[in-house]
Amino acid sequence: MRIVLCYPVLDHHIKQIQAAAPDAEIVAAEQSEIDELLPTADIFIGHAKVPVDWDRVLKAGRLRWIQSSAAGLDHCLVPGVIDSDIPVSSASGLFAPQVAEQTFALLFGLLRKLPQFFRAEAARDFTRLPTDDLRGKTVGIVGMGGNGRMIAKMLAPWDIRLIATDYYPVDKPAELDELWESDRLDQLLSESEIVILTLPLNNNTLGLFDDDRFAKMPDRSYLINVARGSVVKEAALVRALQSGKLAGAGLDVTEVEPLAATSPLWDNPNVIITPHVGAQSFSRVDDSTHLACVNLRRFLAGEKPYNLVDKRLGFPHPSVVYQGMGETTRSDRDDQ
Ligand SMILES: NC(=O)C1=CN([C@@H]2O[C@H](COP(=O)(O)OP(=O)(O)OC[C@H]3O[C@@H](n4cnc5c(N)ncnc54)[C@H](O)[C@@H]3O)[C@@H](O)[C@H]2O)C=CC1
Ligand SMILES: O=C(O)C(=O)CO
Repeated sequence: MRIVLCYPVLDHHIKQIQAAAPDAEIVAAEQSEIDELLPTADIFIGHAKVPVDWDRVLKAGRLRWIQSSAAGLDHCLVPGVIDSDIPVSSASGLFAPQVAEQTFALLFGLLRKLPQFFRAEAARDFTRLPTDDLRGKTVGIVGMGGNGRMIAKMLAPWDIRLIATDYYPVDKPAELDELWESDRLDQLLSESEIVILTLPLNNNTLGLFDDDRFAKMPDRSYLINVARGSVVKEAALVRALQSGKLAGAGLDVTEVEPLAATSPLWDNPNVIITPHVGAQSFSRVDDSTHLACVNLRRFLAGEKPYNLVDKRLGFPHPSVVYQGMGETTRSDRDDQ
């Protein structure tokens, strides 16, 4: 059995994967080698941003399982993979602590006018500006998977109304005032002064946030997108910012990455842009490898991997989401 890895693994990660699959040949591929190596793989463990010639992989007919080291699977769920019988499992929820921190950085940066103050600081300018705060607002989270739930947990101490939608609105977390089905998005938008996007990109969500949706939001509200850029129509977002419908936007993701130098978003003082770093942390590769090893052992034992996705939707049912990250310490994980 051949396992091809394509994410930034170090030697000790390869050793962990070898320990989980002692009889397998483990090949760590560079991105430039992936088109040659992936058609020879039985298992692929790899990252979202790796471009893959899926036609060639499917034609080779060897691949038996894909474990993504990313939570969002829009990169690999091309029609051929969806229609194949290759199971795909995701890293859903694995990066929730970091994505929640990124959300907070964007949100409070906007409310407390940090971009404006950074500009003033560079000019040695001590002028006060009016700032906004969270208290008393309604915050709407769109997507209550791992990321949405962690953000809700971190927002719990504030005196706010917290509402959310989800495709599977089950097990309402205690922090939420309301959890609605995803088809009540318009109601969430009309009631939320702050909207946080934590839903996957798929055929149902591509371009979901257009002019009509922004029009539903209260005037001078805020949008934070830590999901995928393409769930928002960027031209509509620019219009909503220019008209003052939105008081600000915090974007870790954009429709096209990197964001074009010509985008008007760069020059808007009410926009904070970060270059898709929400999941970044020193433990990211450890965490991805931990889940890959847990799932590898299950796969080899003939069990279904955790986070097995419904390929047409691109995310797992809540009942199969891996819950074990908090139960292991870093040193435990090194033994995996
Ligand atoms: N900025 C970054 O660096 C990162 C971005 N992401 C993006 O965030 C997304 C969410 O990540 P996780 O929470 O880890 O994934 P997850 O799979 O745990 O959660 C996704 C949730 O969205 C819900 N959902 C699906 N369609 C929906 C809709 N139309 N409306 C409302 N909810 C809907 C699902 O039921 C599920 O609960 C990923 O798909 C990925 O695209 C994930 C990790 C890092
Ligand atoms: O895990 C994901 O989906 C990410 O976007 C991280 O890069």
